Amino acid sequence: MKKRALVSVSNKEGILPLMKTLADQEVEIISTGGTKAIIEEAGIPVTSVSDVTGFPEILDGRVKTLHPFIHGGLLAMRGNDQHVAQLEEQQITTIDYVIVNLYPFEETVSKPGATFEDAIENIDIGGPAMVRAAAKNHQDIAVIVDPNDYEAVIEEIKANDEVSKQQKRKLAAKAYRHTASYDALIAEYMTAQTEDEEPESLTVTYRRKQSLRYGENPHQQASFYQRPLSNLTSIANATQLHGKELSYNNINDADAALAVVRDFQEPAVSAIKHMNPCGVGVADTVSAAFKKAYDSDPVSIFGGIVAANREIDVETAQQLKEIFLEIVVAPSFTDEAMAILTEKKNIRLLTVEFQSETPLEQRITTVSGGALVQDTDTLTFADVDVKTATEREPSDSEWQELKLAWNVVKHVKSNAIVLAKDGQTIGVGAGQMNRVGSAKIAAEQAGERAKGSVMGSDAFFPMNDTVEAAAEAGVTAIIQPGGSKRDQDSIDKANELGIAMVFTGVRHFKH
Ligand SMILES: NC(=O)c1ncn([C@@H]2O[C@H](COP(=O)(O)O)[C@@H](O)[C@H]2O)c1NC=O
Repeated sequence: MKKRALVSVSNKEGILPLMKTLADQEVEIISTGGTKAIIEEAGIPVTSVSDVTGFPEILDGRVKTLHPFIHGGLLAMRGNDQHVAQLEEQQITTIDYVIVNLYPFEETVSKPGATFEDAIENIDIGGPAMVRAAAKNHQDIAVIVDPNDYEAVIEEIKANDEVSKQQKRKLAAKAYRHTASYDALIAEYMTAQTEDEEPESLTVTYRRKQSLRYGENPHQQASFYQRPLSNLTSIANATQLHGKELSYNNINDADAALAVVRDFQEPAVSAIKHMNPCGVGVADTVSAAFKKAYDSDPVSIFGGIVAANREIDVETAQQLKEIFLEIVVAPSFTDEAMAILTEKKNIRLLTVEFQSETPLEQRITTVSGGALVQDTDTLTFADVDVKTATEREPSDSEWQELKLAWNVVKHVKSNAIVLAKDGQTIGVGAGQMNRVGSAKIAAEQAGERAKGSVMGSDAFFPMNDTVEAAAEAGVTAIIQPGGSKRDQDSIDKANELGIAMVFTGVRHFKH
């Protein structure tokens, strides 16, 4: 029996060579309006779906292929005598190839000014129905949803007159990924419209952005996926201008570096090592901010990831060039800065569009067998109502440093302590199992510089020992959430030691 191909594509790219191959194999091509026109124009014989169904396309294309003459031909099992008999009785003919891709929902809703009605009209119904039916019946049907697969299918048809069983199964799995991902995007869009805050199932979809050479370690396989509808200031939306391809650890670190500088309005530079800030500087210019970030910890920044929230200029580029850095990510680089930095073959240079507002994004982390979902911690110093708990108010300059310490400590793994002075971090205690341990690490790193510095803590002090450690190091002011049953002990100790201490009422755990 003559084979038949059902073709209905919104993305018509690359379709003609496949049509030609099928026609050369004497496969009958049946197609919907716009697709048929293109095939016809190329001089390839094609039958209209309406001629097969005996029914016109109606409702502005909402109903074209939704017909038993199509779906019977897709779903009948060739090895099932009853199915075959029923098809004969109804004069339905089987279909062997389905080449379909769907209405451009993602492109439509990504366009500025897209309306809800535009979105609704771009929800494909007939396409997914055909794709799912063909994929279910993949033992007899090759279903091709991705133009990138046309070439391989053409080769196979030319070589063997048909698509192998193994290939059909792979194509079917891809077809279900395609429709699942398509529906996940629609669900995401619709859920956002309805403000359903805690959906009963999590149906996000990600698209592969990059295959990675390996994961956190060379023996772990890894890939980088991107949320299709996300326009956040994020590493997933970054553009790489120069350097080797990003690694798994690079991506995580660059994400952490960007998160820090996003929280500052003034020029800020962060340097990250293993997901923790090792140096952060704020100043009037990006080059001064980088100098401060560098001076924070000139040892740890070696091999680090640097992010800036302003354009990288010549002056900054000259400083960046002097040290070994894995990545520099910024909103842009001047041409002169690019010329300087690209002299280094391996440094990765990335740009990211800084959005004026950071939309609230949900963060998903996995645990074995499950996922945890929470809002991003977007609160910064500017969002909290800070109250002085001690007799002494911080001085103006102490307030400046407290703000810096608070905005940075949020990005340090708990238990987190940050010492800051002169617009830069000077000591970072990260990831310790007790708070006073983190305080001691931060103070030790700061050394003599700790004298006259301020301290930020991501969570409250359970005892007054951290205040003691702070005073011993020479800290003069502290910012912390407060809220411990024993806050009064810490307040008394701070008063006794002449330290000004303020409470934010907000905790910034980062695990
Ligand atoms: N309603 C239907 O019966 C139907 N059948 C196929 N489509 C879609 O129509 C598009 C192709 O249309 P055209 O060939 O007219 O350009 C494809 O993306 C296909 O998925 C349909 N449209 C969507 O719902």
